[in-house]
Amino acid sequence: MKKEVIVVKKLTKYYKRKVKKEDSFWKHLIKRDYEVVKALKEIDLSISEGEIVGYVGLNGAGKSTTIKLLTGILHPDSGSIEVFGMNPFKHRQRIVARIGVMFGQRSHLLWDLPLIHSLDLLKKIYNIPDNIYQESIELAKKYLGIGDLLKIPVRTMSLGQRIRGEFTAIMLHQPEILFLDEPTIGLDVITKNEIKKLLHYLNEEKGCTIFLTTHDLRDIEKICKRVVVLDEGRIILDDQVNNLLNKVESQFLSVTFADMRVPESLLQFEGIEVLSKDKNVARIKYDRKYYTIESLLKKLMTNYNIEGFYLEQPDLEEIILNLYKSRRNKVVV
Ligand SMILES: Nc1ncnc2c1ncn2[C@@H]1O[C@H](COP(=O)(O)OP(=O)(O)OP(=O)(O)O)[C@@H](O)[C@H]1O
Repeated sequence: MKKEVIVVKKLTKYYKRKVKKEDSFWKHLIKRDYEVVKALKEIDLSISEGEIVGYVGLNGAGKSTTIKLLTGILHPDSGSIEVFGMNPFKHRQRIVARIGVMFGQRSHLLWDLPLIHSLDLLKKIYNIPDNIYQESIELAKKYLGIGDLLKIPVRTMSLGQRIRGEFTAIMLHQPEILFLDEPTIGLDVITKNEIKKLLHYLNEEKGCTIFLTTHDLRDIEKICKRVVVLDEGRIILDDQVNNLLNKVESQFLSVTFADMRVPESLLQFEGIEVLSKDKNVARIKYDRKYYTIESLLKKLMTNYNIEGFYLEQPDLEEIILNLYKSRRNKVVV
C-alpha cells in the first residue's frame, strides 16, 4: 500500500472578521464588531503518495484555506494535519523544501528582472543541486516552452507566459507534493494542455503527488484521478473520477434512423426518454438500471434500421452540480 503523505483529521478553521455595527447611523461610523467565519468544519482527508487530487468547491467553500493550512501558512483552530508525518505549521521550513505551492495571484518571480534571474535566485535559496536544476529547466523548456521566455522581464509577460514561469519556479527543486490553487485560471486551451502534460509527467515519472483546486471541472476530468468536493467547509464527496462517471444513472445517446423520421414506437420503450427529435435523429436519455449501452443498441437495432449513433460521455460537472442541488434542494447556477 502506498504511504500517506497528507493526513488531516477533524480539521477546523475559523476566521474572525470585522463587521460594522448596525445599531444606529453614528455607531455605523465609529463602532465595529466581529463575526466568526467557519471556513472549515472538521474535515478528514488522507492523500497517498503519487495521487492527483482535484479539490472542488463553490466560491468561499474553503479550498484556499485548506491549502494554506496544509502548507503551514495558517494554523488550525482544532484538529490535526500531518504532511510527510510532520505538523506543517511547526515544521514549515522542512516541509517547504519538499513541496511546491502555487497560488493564482501570488508570484514567486521578480517582477522587473528576466525570468532566468528568479530561477537562479530560487536555486540558491533552496540549495538546488546543478543536475536537478538543469533537468527541471529542460523539462520546463520541453513541456512549457520557456526557452524563449528566460531572458524576458516577468513584468512584460502575458498571463500564460507568466504562469509558465511560475510553474517552472515551483517545480525547480522537483518537489514531492505540488499544491496548486487554481493553476489554470484564465489560461487558453493550449497552455492548459501543456500544463496537464507536465503534471502527468511529474506524477508518473517523478512520483509527484498533486493537490489542485479549480472551478473548471473539465480540468479535473483531464488531470485528476480523484475528486474531493468541499461545500461550506465540509467534505461532501471523495471518490475516484472514474467511479463517479461510472455511477451515473442516466446516459445520453443520439441515434440516427435510416428512415426519414424518428419512429413513434420509440417512446413506448421502458427506461428510455426521448429528449428531442430532429428529422431522423433522436436524442435519448436511458436509464442504466434498464440498459447497458450494448443491450440498448442491440434492442434498437433489432427493432429499427439504425444508420448511426453517438454516445455522450457523462460529465463530472453535471454530477457535481446535481450534488449541490440535492444538498440545497434548489437550483444552483
Ligand atoms: N483572512 C480572512 N479573514 C476572514 N475570512 C476569511 C479570510 N480568508 C477567507 N475567509 C473566509 O473563509 C471562507 C473560505 O474562504 P476560502 O478563500 O478558503 O474559499 P475558496 O473555496 O478558496 O473560495 P474561492 O473559490 O472563491 O477562491 C470564505 O467565507 C471567506 O470569506
